[in-house]
Amino acid sequence: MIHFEHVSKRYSEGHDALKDICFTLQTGELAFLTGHSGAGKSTLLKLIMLMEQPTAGHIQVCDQQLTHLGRHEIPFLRRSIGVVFQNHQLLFDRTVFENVALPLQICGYSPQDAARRVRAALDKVGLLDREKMNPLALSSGEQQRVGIARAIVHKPKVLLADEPTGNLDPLLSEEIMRLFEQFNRVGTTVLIASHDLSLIKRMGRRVMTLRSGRLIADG
Ligand SMILES: Nc1ncnc2c1ncn2[C@@H]1O[C@H](COP(=O)(O)OP(=O)(O)OP(=O)(O)O)[C@@H](O)[C@H]1O
Repeated sequence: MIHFEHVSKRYSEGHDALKDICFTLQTGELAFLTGHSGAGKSTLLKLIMLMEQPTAGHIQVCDQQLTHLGRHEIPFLRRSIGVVFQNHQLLFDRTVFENVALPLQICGYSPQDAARRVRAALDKVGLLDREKMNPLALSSGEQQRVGIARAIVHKPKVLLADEPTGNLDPLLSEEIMRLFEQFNRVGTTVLIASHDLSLIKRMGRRVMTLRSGRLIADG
């Protein structure tokens, strides 16, 4: 599903954020990416979602070589990926429903189809009764669940999360992780960047560790 072959990333300022990274994440796997601040976790996720380009090496996502993608193919690949951010990036001038519906509007779903999918996504994260509310009126754990509903509303094959529990207490963090497990159980491939080592340990899954841009452990 995700394959990195000798991938390096040097930012234009000359900083090597990733050095010679090799790994394969199989379809249906759930894995964690960890490492110190600045180790390269966000950069690795950005390469997968095509927000950055590698300086060297090859990346394959959903059977597509990213370096060979034509410009018109990029939106199609992005549709097979859902992304959850630490600060959820919700729009506070819209309701919960409208926030979750955004990716579907961009993809051109009909309003009826979109509404059905939004409610299914909100149901999965336990927020069906909050659809008319402004996200500002929700707790931070609930806001993160809205962010997750928005990330999975188009049923992506791959779900990426960048520090999804960074602002949450241990109990809420565990709840969010259980949600990721739930999506993984129905076949979604999940990669979560986190520096919460105790939480990662409790999950008992594959852990990839970055140090100064190098993958120093994987297992
Ligand atoms: N757009 C950019 N331009 C230049 N350097 C960058 C850019 N983005 C990240 N970097 C640098 O690349 C390195 C890796 O950063 P990255 O954000 O991937 O690390 P991280 O492990 O996600 O860190 P954190 O846990 O603090 O978010 C850092 O030294 C960072 O300063």
